[in-house]
Amino acid sequence: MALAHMEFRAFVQALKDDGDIVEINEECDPNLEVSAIIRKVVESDERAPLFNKLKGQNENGLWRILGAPNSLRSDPRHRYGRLARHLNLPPTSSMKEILDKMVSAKTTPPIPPKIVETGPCKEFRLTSDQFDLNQLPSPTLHQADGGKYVQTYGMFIVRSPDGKWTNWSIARAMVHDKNHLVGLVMPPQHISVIHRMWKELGQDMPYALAFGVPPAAIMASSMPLPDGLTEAEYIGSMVNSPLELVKCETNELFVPSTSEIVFEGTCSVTETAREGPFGEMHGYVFKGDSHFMPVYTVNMITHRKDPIMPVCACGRLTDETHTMIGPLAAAEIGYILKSNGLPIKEAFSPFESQVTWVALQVDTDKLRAMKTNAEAFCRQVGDLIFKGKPGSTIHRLLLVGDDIDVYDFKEVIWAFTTRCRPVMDEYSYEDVPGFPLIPYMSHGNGPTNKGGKLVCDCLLPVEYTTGKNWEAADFKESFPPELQQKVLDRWHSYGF
Ligand SMILES: Cc1cc2c3c(c1C)C(C)(C)C[C@H]1C[C@@H](c4ccccc4)[C@]4(C(=O)NC(=O)N=C4N2C[C@H](O)[C@H](O)[C@H](O)COP(=O)(O)O)N31
Ligand SMILES: [K+]
Repeated sequence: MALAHMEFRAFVQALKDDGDIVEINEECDPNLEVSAIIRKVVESDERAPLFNKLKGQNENGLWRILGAPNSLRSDPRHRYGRLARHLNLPPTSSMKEILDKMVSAKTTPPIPPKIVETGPCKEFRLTSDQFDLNQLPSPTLHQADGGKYVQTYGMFIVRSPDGKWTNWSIARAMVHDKNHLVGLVMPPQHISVIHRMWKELGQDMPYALAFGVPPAAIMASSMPLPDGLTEAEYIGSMVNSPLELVKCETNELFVPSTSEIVFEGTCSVTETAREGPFGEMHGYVFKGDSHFMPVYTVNMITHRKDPIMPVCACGRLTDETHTMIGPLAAAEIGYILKSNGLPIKEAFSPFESQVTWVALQVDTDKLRAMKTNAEAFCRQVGDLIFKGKPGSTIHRLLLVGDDIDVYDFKEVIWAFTTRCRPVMDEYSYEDVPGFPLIPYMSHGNGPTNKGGKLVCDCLLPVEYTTGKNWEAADFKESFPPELQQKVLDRWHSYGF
């Protein structure tokens, strides 16, 4: 068996070996029952549910469902264990170690994928007259959703018309009819950029949608890597071995050979249909809130025996849209700031901000050496991030000092509420792209996709000039180290 980060089925086995899976063998209904269970799981950081028996499964087991594939574990020592298993890291890894791994391939040469003749994803082939997406166990995830969101954790594979750029990404899609999907294709996402290239050519965009891909691949699919970068070779470099890809049956694209399920087809550049509403990553379903989006034709399904469909039942904390979208954008944002010479040490998107904030830990020694001021520094950071794609989902950038651990929200919110004077220490951005999925944008008072962003300066003025001139009134900073040690050593003999 391959390693967990390189083959989805090995990943599921690794979760089983970790005791991180609950196998449900009694028949469950993909219409809401499956999602209700997943929702309860992700709202309590429970073990991931593997639904082995679903209403609508066909004679070759198409398909089972793994819920909560990349959500949190309740044991704080393994909090990010499922994310770590996606990257062949120890389950005790910190979020910093996980995100550092995701940016590690920026400084190593790409490793192109290896093309193989065939693979497990080719065990069964269904032509369009042999399947009905409404009969198969396509899940309804929220009762107010506009359709069955069969695609929430699969990987779209699309390629520029000149063949130079193959983009891998996650984008949602729901069943439109027996052989069609309709999916969210929105700027500035790369799937939308490439879709527009085909639209300008007047040709429908070939696509593949691979479910149950190598976990390392789905992580990169959820990361806003630079325009023009082909995820397959970035991932190869990240895991230091070529990914194995096999050619689609009905188009020139390539999919990971061990994918559980593959949909192949073309995405129309002219035909649209109502898409949504959908219980989205910020935790809301707005009844009847649908928009016209491109129609995907599913020409063929290929799959493994008894294949597993990963499903993200997204919404309120904490699911894959929080453990992946925000943190991976933060990793890219941190990398951009550092590579532009700014004194940023760490970047993270707190779950408690519903991943709409990124907290940036500033190296204040280097900041002081810049002899800059708050306004200039905040504008430098905001201009670099809010005018670019990786920052598109983020509406607040918080600058915090060296003493704040950005991976700990208690630290971040303490700095924000005590060091950032509302309005005066906040620098607004109204003339930049906004994120239309956030409710105060889509259903708020202002323009839905422009503005509403802030850089919040949570550094006190002294941190720009002479440095921290306070002690935190807490155990760690307000007592001599030897006294702290004495108290810790005697804690139990005191009687605690
Ligand atoms: C992990 C994950 C990422 C998601 C999504 C989801 C999950 C689980 C679901 C559950 C399906 C919910 C919606 C949420 C929704 C969404 C839409 C826009 C921005 C953020 C989220 C969207 C989506 O539907 N459309 C879209 O364009 N991008 C999404 N991302 C973010 C992208 O995968 C991410 O941005 C990547 O970087 C894309 O690659 P690219 O940079 O273009 O090469 N989905
Ligand atoms: K991507």
